[in-house]
Amino acid sequence: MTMDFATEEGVRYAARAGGLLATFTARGVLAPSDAAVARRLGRLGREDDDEVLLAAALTVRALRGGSVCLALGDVDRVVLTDDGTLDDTSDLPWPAAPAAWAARLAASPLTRPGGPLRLDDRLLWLDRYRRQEDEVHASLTARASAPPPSVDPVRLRAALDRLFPGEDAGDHQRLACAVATLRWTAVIAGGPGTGKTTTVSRLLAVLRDQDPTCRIALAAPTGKAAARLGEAVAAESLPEADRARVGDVDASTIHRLLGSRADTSSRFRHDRHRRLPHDVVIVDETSMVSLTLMARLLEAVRDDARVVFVGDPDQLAPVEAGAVLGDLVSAPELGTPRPAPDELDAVGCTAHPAANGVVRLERNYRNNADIAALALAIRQGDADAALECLRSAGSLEFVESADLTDREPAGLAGLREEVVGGAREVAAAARAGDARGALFAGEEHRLLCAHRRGPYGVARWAAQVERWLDEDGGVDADREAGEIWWPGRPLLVTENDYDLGLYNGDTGVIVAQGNRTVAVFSRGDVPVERAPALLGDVTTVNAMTVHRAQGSQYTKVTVLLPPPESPLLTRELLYTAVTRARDRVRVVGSAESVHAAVGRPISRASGFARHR
Ligand SMILES: Nc1ncnc2c1ncn2[C@@H]1O[C@H](COP(=O)(O)OP(=O)(O)OP(=O)(O)O)[C@@H](O)[C@H]1O
Repeated sequence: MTMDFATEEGVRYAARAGGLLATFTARGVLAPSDAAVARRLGRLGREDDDEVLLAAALTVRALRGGSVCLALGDVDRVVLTDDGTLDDTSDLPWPAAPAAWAARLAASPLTRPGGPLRLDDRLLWLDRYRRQEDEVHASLTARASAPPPSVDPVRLRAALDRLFPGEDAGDHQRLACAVATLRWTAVIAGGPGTGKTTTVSRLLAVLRDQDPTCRIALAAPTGKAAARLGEAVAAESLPEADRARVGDVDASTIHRLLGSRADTSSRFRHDRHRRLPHDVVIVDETSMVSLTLMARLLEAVRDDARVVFVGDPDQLAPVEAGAVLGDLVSAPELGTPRPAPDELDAVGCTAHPAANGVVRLERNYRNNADIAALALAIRQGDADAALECLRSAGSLEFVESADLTDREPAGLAGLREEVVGGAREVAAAARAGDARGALFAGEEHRLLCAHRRGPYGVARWAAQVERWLDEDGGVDADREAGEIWWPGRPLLVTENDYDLGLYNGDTGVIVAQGNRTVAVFSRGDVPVERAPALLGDVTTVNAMTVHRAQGSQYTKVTVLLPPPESPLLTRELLYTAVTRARDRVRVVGSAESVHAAVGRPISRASGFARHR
């Protein structure tokens, strides 16, 4: 159907629809684009009921917030305004009762079969996302009900014994390898440093031991994650014969694996009609995979190919809608039938998956114990335990007194010293042409914020760091002289550049090289160098959002918490922030903010919950 905004009828519909949409847009509940989509749907579907159009616009808003659908009974009325302050919009004319709102939607032409909206109980979807959810559900259920892959248990047991020497039979890494071999679908879940990548490397050896010719794809949602996965798998030390079996395995982005098409960004060369040739597809950082991408991936994988999802379900979910990993972990029917105890016994595993195909790796091999205890308390929703950890000193520091809205907040001397000292070290190494030293020093400490703008946001704190550096004076003369590519300038790449091999989220630093400068970025042991003039979208990074820091770790992290009312302050955000640190964490904020965060698991509405 084509749309004609210019017809009299179109104008009339738009004017009639103006009321609530205009009011809610004026207060910042809706973005103008949310309202525009709703108006367009109204015009096309001959619907002018204000409350129906408001629901449609809020569904579009929910997608921007990561939810696949709108829960009519649970719409967040607190809005984060452009200047970073919070506005409770309960005084707006919100539809009074969810039941009555749902009834109006049920009667609307927009929710009829073939219409653009889908209502199911009190959940409202844009039809496209509901279809994607149904596709993912159908694909996972079909994979779960098919007869499992044929496996040689004697070989499997021998391979597990070889690859997990000295581990007891209850070890969960071993179990994860077993389940991923014995079933078509498996989930390997775990926090940072629990050995997910190590397990994947060994799984490759196990699978190639079962079938030396099996074709394996390693994929991740971002270029940066794919590059890191490829490096980590290549570097893993395996018994010689297993290393030879694994050979070279390339990791790519999921987009590249599926084959991007020039004509569309939402479809790929590989789909249900032209399946991927691989026998095994292993997806890392699955927490960052959106519903849309998951639907495209699952339709492209052959029914008789194994799929292994690896990731941390407690982390922040992708920016796009859908948190399929979290849904997979909490809605067991989506998984795969748990291998029977005797099937696992036969391959020498005494542990069993927690729920269907999900194996959770619990033991942390990298982070320090205080951080691991804090992360666990947060994950378990125990705010008092989290506060107790924070106040028990050790590797954790809790700065409760600072008023972050002050121009020069008290209590931040430690942070100031850290960032100024760190910048000095980076600059010293950079001026001496020591690329690795400068990169290393730059990864020592990271300042993380929940917000981008406002008193608690990245913009303000990046400026604050600049001011501290200016006041310090000793960091870098070139910087003061207005040189753009001054040695020691910390860089953040904000767009993928496949030609340069740089990915959104990569961090680097400018380093002196003779009488010129180069930009260097971490890549395994040998940093990559690029000419600054070739760099596309990069910024100086003095502070970062927690979202941005996903997938990276630093020696020390400082987290600035917004006030308790901030809708961005969630359990996943705090968990993700503190687990970015390997050795030390400093949390700046109030006990109320910690309570609010821990007590507020992200409410991302998705229809998978219906299957729980
Ligand atoms: N079973 C094990 N025994 C001893 N060390 C291990 C074991 N498994 C992993 N490690 C070590 O722990 C560290 C973290 O492992 P790995 O990188 O595989 O974790 P990860 O879960 O993939 O972490 P991230 O999510 O941060 O990528 C590595 O140095 C690895 O060598």
